[in-house]
Amino acid sequence: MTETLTETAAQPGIRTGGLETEELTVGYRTRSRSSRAVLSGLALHAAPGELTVLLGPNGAGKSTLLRTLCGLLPPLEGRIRIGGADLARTSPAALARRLAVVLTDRVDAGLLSVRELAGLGRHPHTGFTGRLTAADHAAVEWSLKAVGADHLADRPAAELSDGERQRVLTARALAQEPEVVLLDEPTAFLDVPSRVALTVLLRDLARDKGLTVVVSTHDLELALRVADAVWLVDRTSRVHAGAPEDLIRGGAVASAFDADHLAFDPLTGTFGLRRATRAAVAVDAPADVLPLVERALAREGLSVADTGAGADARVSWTEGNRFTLVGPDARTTEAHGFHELTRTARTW
Ligand SMILES: Nc1ncnc2c1ncn2[C@@H]1O[C@H](COP(=O)(O)OP(=O)(O)OP(=O)(O)O)[C@@H](O)[C@H]1O
Repeated sequence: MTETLTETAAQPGIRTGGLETEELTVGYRTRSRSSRAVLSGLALHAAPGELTVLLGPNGAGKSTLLRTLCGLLPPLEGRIRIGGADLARTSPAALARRLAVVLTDRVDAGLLSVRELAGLGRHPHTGFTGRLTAADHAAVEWSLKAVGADHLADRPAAELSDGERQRVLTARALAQEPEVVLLDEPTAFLDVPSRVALTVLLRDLARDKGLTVVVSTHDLELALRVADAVWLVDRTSRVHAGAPEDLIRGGAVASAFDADHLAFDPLTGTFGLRRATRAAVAVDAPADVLPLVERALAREGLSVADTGAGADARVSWTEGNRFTLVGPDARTTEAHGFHELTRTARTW
């Protein structure tokens, strides 16, 4: 399942370059000069023009891989190429023009304003004086606007909320105008609409500007919807690479994340609570209400019967979320609203 560089390069519509690894092993060297490999033998390719999402359970090695890909952690073995250049032989200055990184570490913004903090992204492009040109200022303004942080531009960066700071650090990376952007959990502190907006923005930037974007996240369902490619670290430290649908069909998503109370549904691409059902209920409700009734009943350990036959109880919906319930003991009760419905169903 793992892609190799040559296979990917041969695919139509996929440009070469981007970020490639060759027999890469990432991990930590211990004091006794031995080493602890976290992920081994990685032959991965994140292509220009695509959003690649790195998924895996806690402790799987996502941050370790990202830190190695950006040169902060030396590889235990193997090679990394960025835009075709060997990372080990690229000078820090040249690397900074090619690669931007947003990690989860706290950033001490000192007395900088948001605009000045984002402006630090221009550093690799400014000359000896470090003075920003009109083009540099335009890049900073564009990046702040792109992440929805332009209204914060004059605020002291030290006063930002976690979510606001996350956006501004993303803006700083975009202002750098790199070929490759690596982001470790950029949506971690964002509210749901902002998570979707930032993920879609990163995908669109990849497409429109030919950027190579690699993002680690725990937003599984969103990632599986939006990402062009996924690197999925499973519980045995194998890395599966492919389109989200490849990994869903191959069972890699379910095997990485299914747990006692959680099951991945490959048909919908979503996770649901795993519950034993204790009875089946016939439900009479319109198509736009039925899924909500099903959801509410599932919480009470009840499944919706496909046909009325064989059902232990019956629920009928009428306008205004009024329900008529016939329980397993054939008693009829009325419920007003979903809360009364579930409280009654709990007694069945
Ligand atoms: N500095 C370090 N020295 C030694 N081992 C480390 C170090 N940092 C992390 N590890 C170990 O490496 C493994 C991978 O950790 P990593 O932080 O890369 O996982 P992750 O997938 O990013 O996890 P999470 O989703 O919880 O952020 C873990 O077992 C962790 O304990």
